[in-house]
Amino acid sequence: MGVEVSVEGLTKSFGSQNIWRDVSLTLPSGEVSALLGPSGTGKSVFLKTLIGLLHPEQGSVIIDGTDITQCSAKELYEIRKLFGVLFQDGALFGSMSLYDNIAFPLREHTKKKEDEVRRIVMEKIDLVGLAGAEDKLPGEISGGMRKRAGLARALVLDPQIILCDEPDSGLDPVRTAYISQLLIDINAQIDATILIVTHNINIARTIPDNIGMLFRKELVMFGPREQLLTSEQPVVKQFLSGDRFGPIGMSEEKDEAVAAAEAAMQAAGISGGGTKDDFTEIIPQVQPNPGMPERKAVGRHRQRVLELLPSLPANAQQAIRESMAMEDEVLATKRAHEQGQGQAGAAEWTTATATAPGSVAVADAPTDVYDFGGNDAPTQQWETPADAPTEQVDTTKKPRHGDGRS
Ligand SMILES: Nc1ncnc2c1ncn2[C@@H]1O[C@H](COP(=O)(O)OP(=O)(O)OP(=O)(O)O)[C@@H](O)[C@H]1O
Repeated sequence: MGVEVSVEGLTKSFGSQNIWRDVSLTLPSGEVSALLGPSGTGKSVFLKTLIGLLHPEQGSVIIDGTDITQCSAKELYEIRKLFGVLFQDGALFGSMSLYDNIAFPLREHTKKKEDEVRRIVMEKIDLVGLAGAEDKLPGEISGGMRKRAGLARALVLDPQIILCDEPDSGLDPVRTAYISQLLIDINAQIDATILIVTHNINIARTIPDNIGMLFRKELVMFGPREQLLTSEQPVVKQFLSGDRFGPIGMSEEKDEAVAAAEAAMQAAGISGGGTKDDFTEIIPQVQPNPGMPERKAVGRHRQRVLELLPSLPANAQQAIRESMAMEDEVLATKRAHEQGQGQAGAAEWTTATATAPGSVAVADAPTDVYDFGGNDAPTQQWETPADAPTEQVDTTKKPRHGDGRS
């Protein structure tokens, strides 16, 4: 099971520049969490603080019983072995082949023989769809491929905690969906605790169990994904919609005069350019691919959230109940088809879950072999049986109010 990361009262500055203060949150073991926030609010700094690359002035980060802000260098070295980190730019060594980049943590942190290193490296290369590219240098491949090589490297030590800094940056929407799906599949396979830093609203809506947001040097909130998506806080609403009108400005926070000018523009019907999507309408979370185990964290998350429920705002409670009902429906469909109809069921399940934004619409794929195609695509092939149902199951349908568990 993944390891819980407990952050208490964390404050970080560079010289006189305070980045954030008094940040407290817990990344529950095996759950997937996302951290949002405008550019420059210190999300990457937060990630680096969690692995002890940066040192906070105050607060603690407890991992596996050790406060990594206070421990010895030797203890920190050991704790770091629990982590797999995908840095924003992939952070690959430019002079090393992808193979050597991915093998690096194994050679650095273990005494494994080269044939064992090869087995693990090739397994991870295959997992991220880079088979055949292992001899290339980072400079010879696309940004998307570098990202996936960075993820492969993050996975070689079978991490119990995976930190991903903007796994989607530089990727097209389809590759973003694949890498998001990969993270969910990995979570299902190894039950690792995952934190994803992202600006991608589709990822935030469909991948994490929990979401947090940094703004104005503080953690605005951290809780079940439905809590943030239904939040009435202006900064959250503005961030989700991508509107220029609101508390988030181009650089620093807006002053009263700017806010008043914006209010006047809005009153005059001038658009702030944001989407009109209704984020309070919860859409299903992306599920592990067919053939993957069910995510063990789902039950633990549900238990935790049910205990938390009475303390949450009414609209968050409602959204969580609806979300749980949807999840039950989707899982019941999956299990029924897996038991009753074998492979065809798995294909229908794929169709059902793929209709959610952030998923890949397999239903539209050719019915024989679904090949991701392109030299930047995972090489894995997806077989859809000839007798697979073609009709889509509507998982975006909202359950009746009160259907959810309480
Ligand atoms: N090593 C460092 N020394 C000094 N300042 C730093 C250092 N690392 C980051 N900063 C500053 O900390 C602030 C937060 O940076 P960070 O990269 O964490 O933001 P972010 O929220 O991840 O932004 P983005 O979404 O644009 O990636 C920035 O003002 C940055 O200049």
